[in-house]
Amino acid sequence: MFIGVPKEIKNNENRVAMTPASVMTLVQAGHKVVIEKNAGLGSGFEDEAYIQAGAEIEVDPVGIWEKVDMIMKVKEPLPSEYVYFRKGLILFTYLHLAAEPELAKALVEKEVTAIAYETVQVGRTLPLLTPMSEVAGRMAAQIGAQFLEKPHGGMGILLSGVPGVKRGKVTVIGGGVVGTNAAKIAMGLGADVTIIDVSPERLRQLDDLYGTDIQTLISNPLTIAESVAESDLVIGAVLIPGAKAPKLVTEDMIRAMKPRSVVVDVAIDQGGIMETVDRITTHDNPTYIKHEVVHYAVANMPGAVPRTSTIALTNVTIPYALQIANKGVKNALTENGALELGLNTAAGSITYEAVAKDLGYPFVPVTEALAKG
Ligand SMILES: NC(=O)C1=CN([C@@H]2O[C@H](COP(=O)(O)OP(=O)(O)OC[C@H]3O[C@@H](n4cnc5c(N)ncnc54)[C@H](O)[C@@H]3O)[C@@H](O)[C@H]2O)C=CC1
Ligand SMILES: CC(=O)C(=O)O
Repeated sequence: MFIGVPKEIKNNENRVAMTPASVMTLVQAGHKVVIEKNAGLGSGFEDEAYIQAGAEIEVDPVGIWEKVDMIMKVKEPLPSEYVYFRKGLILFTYLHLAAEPELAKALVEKEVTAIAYETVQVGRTLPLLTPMSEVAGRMAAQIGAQFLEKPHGGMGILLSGVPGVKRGKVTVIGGGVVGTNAAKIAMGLGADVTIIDVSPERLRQLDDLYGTDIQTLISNPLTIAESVAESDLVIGAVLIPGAKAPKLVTEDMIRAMKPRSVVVDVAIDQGGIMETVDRITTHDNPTYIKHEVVHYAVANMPGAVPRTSTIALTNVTIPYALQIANKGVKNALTENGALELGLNTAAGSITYEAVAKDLGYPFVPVTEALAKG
């Protein structure tokens, strides 16, 4: 199979979909890889290293999109890239379609076979989302701490406190991968941490892990309202796979927070869990103030630590890319139920139920769509 890797064009997105080691794996298996010139630079990988590994380098992104069987990316294509979509193209990347109706429409209209990293599922885990959730969760606590500082717009508190002065309070809503990693770093910073989740089983696991060092609470509007009102930093980390994030933190709850407290809505890539998160922010301009609360809503947080993130991401994506390349996309999807769950669009249909429901499309099961295409 011929696989292409364009340079990422989202604001401050320095990750890349393949490392030179990834190229070597695919080339040694008999496949061809083309990388856009300088695509790896932001992650510290020079073109020369890709050439040594067996890749071609192409200056023009158009050339890449037009000649390959499969495009691998990190972030969802931006509108300027929709013109490259065509029937038969395989796209393997993060998509977050429930929050991207225009992208979904373009993929459906052009009959692209689009596999979303974030919905590939093994049992109850999302193996291609996990490493980036680990990164974003850890970043969320340190970013929150930074924006609580006065020069960054915050109320001017140190999460650890000091002897004789109270610690800061952090509430993490959603106790999965992002939530657990955020809590771990917030605890390390010395904060008083509460984790709220809808799953009693998950809260038990967290209690076994951290004991009395954290407070666990079941998720309902009352526990969320009380905990948010008392917090200096609130981190949004809820996910219902594929679906638009539920708005669990209402505008009134944000109004009840202390002036210049901070919210970091990591779930923004699925639309965000806070009603007052009405826009996606960028690494260039990451925060805005609403009801006197500092809001952070960057949808590509791991893009700021690209060296760590690119290696962590490609560690998990390349084995799946190899299956697609070796077997062809239809066989790879049919033979691997985890990958099949990653398919979001094919043959002009939406093939992931939660996405179809949220965007108002008919849901077409994968087998039916593949039989058409
Ligand atoms: N902004 C960014 O740069 C990044 C964003 N993310 C996003 O972060 C979000 C969380 O991802 P993960 O932690 O990997 O998901 P996960 O599936 O590991 O965890 C989600 C948790 O939310 C809980 N949950 C579901 N409904 C709830 C409710 N009503 N109240 C409280 N908890 C509830 C689940 O029980 C689960 O424990 C996703 O939207 C993901 O795409 C991930 C990486 C980077
Ligand atoms: C998960 C995701 O969207 C990201 O890492 O940017």
